[in-house]
Amino acid sequence: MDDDETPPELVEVTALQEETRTEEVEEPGVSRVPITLVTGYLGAGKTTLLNYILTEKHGKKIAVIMNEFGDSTDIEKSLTVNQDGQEVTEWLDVGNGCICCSVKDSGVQAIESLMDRRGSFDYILLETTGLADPGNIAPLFWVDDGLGSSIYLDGIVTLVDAKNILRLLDEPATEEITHAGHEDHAGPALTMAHLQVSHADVIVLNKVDLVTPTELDNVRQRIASINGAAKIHVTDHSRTPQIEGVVLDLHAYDQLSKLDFDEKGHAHIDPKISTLAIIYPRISSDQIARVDEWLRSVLWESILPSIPEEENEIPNFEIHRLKGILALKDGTFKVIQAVRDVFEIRDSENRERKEDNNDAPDHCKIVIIGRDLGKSAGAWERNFRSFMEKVT
Ligand SMILES: Nc1nc2c(ncn2[C@@H]2O[C@H](COP(=O)(O)OP(=O)(O)OP(=O)(O)O)[C@@H](O)[C@H]2O)c(=O)[nH]1
Repeated sequence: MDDDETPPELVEVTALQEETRTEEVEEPGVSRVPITLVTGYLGAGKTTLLNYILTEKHGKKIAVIMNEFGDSTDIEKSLTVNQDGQEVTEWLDVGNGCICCSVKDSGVQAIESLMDRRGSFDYILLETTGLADPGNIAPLFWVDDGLGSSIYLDGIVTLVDAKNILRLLDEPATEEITHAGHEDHAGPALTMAHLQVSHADVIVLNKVDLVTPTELDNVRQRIASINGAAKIHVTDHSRTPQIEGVVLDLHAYDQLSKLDFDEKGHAHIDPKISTLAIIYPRISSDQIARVDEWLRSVLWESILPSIPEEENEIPNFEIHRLKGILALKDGTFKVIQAVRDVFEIRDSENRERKEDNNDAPDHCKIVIIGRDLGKSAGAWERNFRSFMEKVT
């Protein structure tokens, strides 16, 4: 996003602030526009996916923002106008009701200028550069006060090149990638590919024509071991089986229709990033504040609370993505969403009372994706349980 790669400031949203946000009354007739981030390593097939979406019938007027860094496709070139050394954002109709722009400076500026054209589109797709860390970008749209009132983050779609991904994941990273406050992390360096996979809500496992079935199986297992919560779609030329509900309209941040992650024994475990789930019985509404406190400790401090240092089995973890469902004793549900240290606990919008919805879980579940989480969910579950049950 920013050319100087300065990480944008993260905004901390507590459950309390969120309550104010969800109660915001929207202007009548003005609904928020969804934005999908399309990430993936250089050459993975992001532009191919955008072209596929733009040419398919979906009845949406999509505004596409392409970040032209390191790219040379004709459309992107033709869009960047240079005036006195300043990059100017230009909007171009690309047919099918869609408009497109190229961004050199700041994606946020492009979106603000896009919002001036509100009404001429109903969906935004942002293609990030192959080298962008989605964990820095997502919170901008998700919780930013200005943008947040007109846009909501629908989901993060990560393109993965089936032919090259294992090499990228195993490559020593050129520089240590960590988030604020964790520069001294001692574990093996992460690659950008790790970050793009760990933050994904959907993974488009592309270029399947270039690998054998065995290679595909290996890649699939490795990806699932890193991010066990993302849906994986295997594609050739980024042609997903359908668009709506697969790459668009995921509602990955405002609804949690299913959290169907199960810890499976993966044959190809990634040494750096993994996914785990904590299960806990229904809680009372008084205990939500306690969950909030636990989240603040693990997300903001990277510390499992209330454990003496010498007993800490997971001393050096880093959470990239966390999502959860809190099942309350009164039959209602709360949803937890976090990207890095930005999190919220909100009312579940699409989950009715248990008696009306047989799919609804009768327990709380928190899924965590991150670095150095330890060998299993056991230590996490024990910590969560003892923290919840501790009398304060
Ligand atoms: N064989 C094969 N080639 C593909 C597939 N998908 C995309 N390509 C080709 O791979 C190249 C890169 O695809 P892009 O869509 O430009 O990739 P990108 O992620 O946008 O690349 P950057 O913008 O450089 O980060 C293009 O030449 C595509 O035609 C696929 O499934 N199989």
